Amino acid sequence: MAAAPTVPARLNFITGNKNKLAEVQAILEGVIELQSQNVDLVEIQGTVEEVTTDKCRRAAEAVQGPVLVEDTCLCFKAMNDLPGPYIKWFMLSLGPLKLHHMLDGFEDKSAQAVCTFAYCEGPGHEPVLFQGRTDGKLVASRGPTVFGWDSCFEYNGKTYAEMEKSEKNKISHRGKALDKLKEWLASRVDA
Ligand SMILES: O=c1nc[nH]c2c1ncn2[C@H]1C[C@H](O)[C@@H](COP(=O)(O)OP(=O)(O)OP(=O)(O)O)O1
Ligand SMILES: [Mg+2]
Repeated sequence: MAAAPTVPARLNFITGNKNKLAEVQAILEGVIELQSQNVDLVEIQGTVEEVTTDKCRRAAEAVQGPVLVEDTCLCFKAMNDLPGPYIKWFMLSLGPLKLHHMLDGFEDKSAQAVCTFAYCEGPGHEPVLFQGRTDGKLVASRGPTVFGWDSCFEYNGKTYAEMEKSEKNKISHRGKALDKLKEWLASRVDA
């Protein structure tokens, strides 16, 4: 069996998204120290796992060291999980106020938010993935339009944007993925 990856005392989270970074910082507070770099990474087409694994390899190459990356998807059941990893481009062109029109022709408004983190100890090393999923539905924007599609994703009667940050982090795709990362980090201590 290959040796388990080593983890530095400070994780280098590579992202260009300040809102993501703020959530990850809040959730990992007291668990592990975080630093962050904004590196512009090419994102390939493929499954969520392929996109995230490739992003992680590119990030490790770019900084020549250990990295944490994350890729977020929004999947519509009526569209067989599209746009998935390509949600960013739909968000950029439609914006939060028009995003819900993507499902205008469909009865089924079910959506799933998927967050996949990947950790890699450096160039040439295999990334390890941690994924979290939250089921909800796509709705017309409600709440502040500060972070991506937060105001269009409803879970248990509230959009993410209508929740307190701490409330979102408890049930979110990102919170669940980071629960798995935390578990893995804790298991590494005794390894
Ligand atoms: O919790 C979230 N609540 C609402 N919107 C969100 C969330 N998390 C990501 N988003 C948005 C940002 C981007 O439009 C797309 C994911 O694309 P994604 O490539 O993962 O993010 P990004 O390019 O902004 O940052 P990064 O530099 O880490 O790749 O969904
Ligand atoms: Mg991106």
